[in-house]
This record gives sequence, C-alpha cells and structure tokens, in this order.
Amino acid sequence: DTFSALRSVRQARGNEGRLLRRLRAYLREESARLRRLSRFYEKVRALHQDPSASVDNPLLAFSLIKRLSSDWPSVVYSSEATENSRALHVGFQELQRELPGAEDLDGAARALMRLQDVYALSVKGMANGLFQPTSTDRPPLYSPGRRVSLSADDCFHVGKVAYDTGDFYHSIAWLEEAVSRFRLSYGSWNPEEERGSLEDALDYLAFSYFMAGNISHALTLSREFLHYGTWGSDVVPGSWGEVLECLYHLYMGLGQWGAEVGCPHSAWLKDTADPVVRALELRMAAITGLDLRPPYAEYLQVVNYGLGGHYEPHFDHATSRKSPLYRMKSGNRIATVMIYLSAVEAGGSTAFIYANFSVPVVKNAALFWWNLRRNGDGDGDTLHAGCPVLAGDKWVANKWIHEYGQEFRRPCSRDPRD
Ligand SMILES: O=C(O)CCC(=O)C(=O)O
Ligand SMILES: [Fe+2]
Repeated sequence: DTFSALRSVRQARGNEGRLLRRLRAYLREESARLRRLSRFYEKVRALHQDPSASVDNPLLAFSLIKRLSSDWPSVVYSSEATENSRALHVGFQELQRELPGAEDLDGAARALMRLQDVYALSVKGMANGLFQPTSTDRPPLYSPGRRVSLSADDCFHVGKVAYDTGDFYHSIAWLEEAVSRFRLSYGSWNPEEERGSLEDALDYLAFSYFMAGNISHALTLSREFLHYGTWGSDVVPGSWGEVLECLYHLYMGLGQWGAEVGCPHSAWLKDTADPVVRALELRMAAITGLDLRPPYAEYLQVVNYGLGGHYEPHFDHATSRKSPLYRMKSGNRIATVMIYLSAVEAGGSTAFIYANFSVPVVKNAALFWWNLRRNGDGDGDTLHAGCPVLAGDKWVANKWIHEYGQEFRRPCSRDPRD
C-alpha cells in the first residue's frame, strides 16, 4: 500500500524520470557503437566492391590479413554492448527498491474497480480515458486535462486481479474490454506478441463466465479460444489446476478484498508539535465551546487518502464498552470536528448514509457533529463514510472530543430524542 498515497505516486514519476535519463544514455552509447560498426562495414564492403582493389597489391594484402586476424575479432567479440546493457541494469537496480512492485500494481487495479463501482463508471469509458457514469445522460464526473486510454494489456491486468480474488463480476467487465481491444489489434501488427494475450484473455474470460454461471457464453468463448489456440494436450490438466486454484481463491481469498490499498494513512499530532496545531485547537475550542484539553479530546489526527482512497461506513464513537477508546478514561467520543485540508478534483465526499446527505471536499471547510445524544447513547444518524477519491489528493484532520469535561458545556438529558 506504500504506493497508494499520492506523494508516492509523484515520487514514482520522479523515479521514472531517472530511468528515462538512464535509457537515453544507453541509447546514445548504443547508437555510437552501431555507427562505428556501420562505418567498419561500409569500409570493408567498399573494398570488396572495388575491382581495382586487388590483393596483388601487397599493401591491400597486408590490410586484409590485419583485418581478419585483428579487426574482425575485436568487432565480433566486443564487450561494449554487454557493458552498455550492464550499466543500464545497474542503474535500474539502484532504483528498484523504491519502485512499485506487484502488490502496488494490484492495489492500483483494485482502486480503479472501486471507482468504477462507487461512481457507476462504465469500464469502456474508463479504458477510453473518460470518467463517464453508465447512465450516459449524466455528465462525466471528472475530465482530465490529458486523456489517456488503457491498453488491452492494462485492462487484462485489472481483470486478472479481480479473477484472482474470485471476483468474477469485475473480471468479466475488464476482460471483456481486454478481449475487444486485443481483437481490434489482432493480426494488425506484431501478431506473435498479441496472439498469446488474446488467447489468455479469452481463457480467463470464459472461466469467469463459467464461474458466474453463464455456461453457454463460456463455451462460445472457449471455442474462440480453441480457434486461436495452438496449444497441445497439456492444456487439459492445466485447466483443472486452474479450476482448483480458482475455487481456492473463491473460498479463501475473498476476505483479502480491499485490504490495505485504498485505506487512508494517518498520523497523530500533539498540540506541541507546531504552533499551527496549537492555534487550530484554540480555534476549534472557541467555535465548539467545548473543552479540548487532554484527556478531554484526542490529539489531532491527520489523514491522507491515496489512489481511490476511501473510508468504509463507520461511527466515530465507540459502540461497545470494550472499545480501546475508553482507555483514555474520558468517556466516549461525544463530537467530531473534521477539517478538509485540501480540495480534490473529483470524488472524496463525506457521506452520511442514514441521514442521506453528503458533504463535498472544500479546502479549509470544517464539519462539526454530535456523535452522542444527550443521554449518552450513540446517534445512528452519524454513520458516515469517506467516498473514494476520483482525482486529487485528499487530506483531512479529525478532532475527536470526549464526553468528560463537557458536562457543563453540553448538559445531559434523559430524553432519548435530545
Ligand atoms: O474523510 C472523510 O470524509 C471521512 C473521514 C472519517 O470519517 C474519519 O476519519 O473518521
Ligand atoms: Fe469518521
């Protein structure tokens, strides 16, 4: 999940810039090497095409013998190409530790699927670089400055991440898109490279339909797969292995869905951390009229949402006496102050599910609500969630205020409606 935060994505971009510079150096060296080889080739070829350059000439005989005994071996056995590619390898290895890995890629794929679900985006639209809701009468949720579309292989990867977790609903949508993109390019260029991928996508897609209960469509696709396929008898045991692997993921793997990636990262800031924190706390105390001195309130919590970052529906207050919240020995969380520290380009609203309203992310805006009624019971209407961030970097700060210390500021009542 290290790569979900937008700061890491920016760092990754910086690292790719470094890789680009190394590749440019490599290309420069290799081009120079090939230019030298070409010059040698042209020089020797010219001698061979010249009828007057006879070996009767002892000077030409000498240079022929020298070329064959010395120049040709050093051309053929030159280690220059190896050295150039070694420099490229070393340059890459130096950066590799900081580069995203397979888990980060899977996390980014899951973030795309989450955005697809929450904002009802069409997969075809997303693959074309558009954030268009499936009901096309609605305007796009976000129009990027530069439209980038996904390749067949990109869609295939997202589909495969879904497939691997037994999520056939998503695997079907993304593999359909991958297949239609592979079909478009099928036979048009580099058929050798494209072919295996179309077969793979069809295979995964057929199996997804099969698992989703659409057997007849699975069969149709399998026939197409057979048509493209050049495989031998090993495919039958291979398929069984896949069935078992898939069942395993279906029964064991679903719990892993949504773990880590897309979850926000947070830090706690004491008021002594910086005068800004102190000033902010004084302001919150003035606005709410509540006592925020420890232990009547928790330290300020700063949260950053990454790629497609979201927060599942929850209550801020404890709903069980066993909650670690009570360790502060200052009661439950009576109220929340939430400040939006950044704006986002799209998405990221805070949704109050039962109360049926949502608050957009507006930089420097603050929200206040009571989590508890005056009799100390939790208020069910405060169930809330952070919607996935569609585009942008979302930062919020939370101040959770506890019951103790507020006795005279927010008096109790026995009426459950208060
Ligand atoms: O970020 C949001 O919109 C909600 C955050 C939240 O509910 C929390 O941090 O407890
Ligand atoms: Fe919350």
